Amino acid sequence: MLLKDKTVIITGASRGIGRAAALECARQGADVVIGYSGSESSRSGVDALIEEIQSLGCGAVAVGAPAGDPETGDKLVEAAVSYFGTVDVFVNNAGICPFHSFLDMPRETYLETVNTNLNGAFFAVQAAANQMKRQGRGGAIIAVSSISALVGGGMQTHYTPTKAGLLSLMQSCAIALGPYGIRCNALLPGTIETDINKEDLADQEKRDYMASRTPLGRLGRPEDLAGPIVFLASDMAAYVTGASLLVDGGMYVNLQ
Ligand SMILES: NC(=O)C1=CN([C@@H]2O[C@H](COP(=O)(O)OP(=O)(O)OC[C@H]3O[C@@H](n4cnc5c(N)ncnc54)[C@H](OP(=O)(O)O)[C@@H]3O)[C@@H](O)[C@H]2O)C=CC1
Ligand SMILES: C[C@H](O)[C@@H]1OC(=O)[C@H](O)[C@@H]1O
Repeated sequence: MLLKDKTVIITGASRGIGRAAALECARQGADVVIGYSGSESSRSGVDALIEEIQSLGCGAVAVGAPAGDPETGDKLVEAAVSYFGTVDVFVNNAGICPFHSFLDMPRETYLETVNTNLNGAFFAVQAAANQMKRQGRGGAIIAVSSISALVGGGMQTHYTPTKAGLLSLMQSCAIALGPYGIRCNALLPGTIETDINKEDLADQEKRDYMASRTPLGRLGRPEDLAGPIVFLASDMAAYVTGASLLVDGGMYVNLQ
């Protein structure tokens, strides 16, 4: 039980990587605050996740609020403190990637992507860190960045800068928050099959190409990220801060 009696907040936990991480955190003994957009279509999945976490003997509560709203981090922290008493781990995972070409990128698409993926993350990390500082016993912050922080994507010119921004945010926060014992790390997934890329990977040729670039021979699954997130959240990583952990089946290093 690597996270026994800890409280973990995970944004974007209704589906995909966040959901798998929430379940693994509960298996490891944590109470979980589930962040999601608040959309009605996600609510039944959130309710099912709460039940699953409770059946593991842990607490779960959901907060539906837009990731890009600067107040959302405060709401997540308030829920954690009022239901479970503390915030020990904050995982910033919520994100969108509406694939689009660069030259005709609608301004709204760019602005919504940066607001959801990066601006909201800044304020949420700040809210979680202030709570951890008040508690006085450190904590762990993890930003779900991407392999796309390190390499480009022609249909992702609005998205990759947000992922590089999250990586940079964790590096700077590691310095700013180290004196309080708060560790800050970035997780860099490769291509993981979730709703975010369902349409993109529906193109069989693209899908085969992405899999063929991966030395481990397959695309990632949400569960592939859960263990690395728990590791970074846990005391097993007590001396790990300012780090970035690629979890991509080897895709990044595969030049030839
Ligand atoms: N899948 C991949 O290949 C990779 C993903 N990543 C990153 O991992 C993270 C999770 O992605 P993934 O699991 O694949 O995606 P999914 O689309 O499966 O899940 C996205 C999650 O983010 C939440 N979310 C989306 N928009 C908002 C919003 N405006 N406000 C609050 N919550 C929101 C969704 O909540 P709701 O259900 O309410 O919409 C959902 O819980 C993202 O940051 C993504 O960039 C990084 C590298 C690769
Ligand atoms: C959504 C994409 O398939 C996914 O997002 C990322 O961050 C990865 O780089 C993949 O391109």
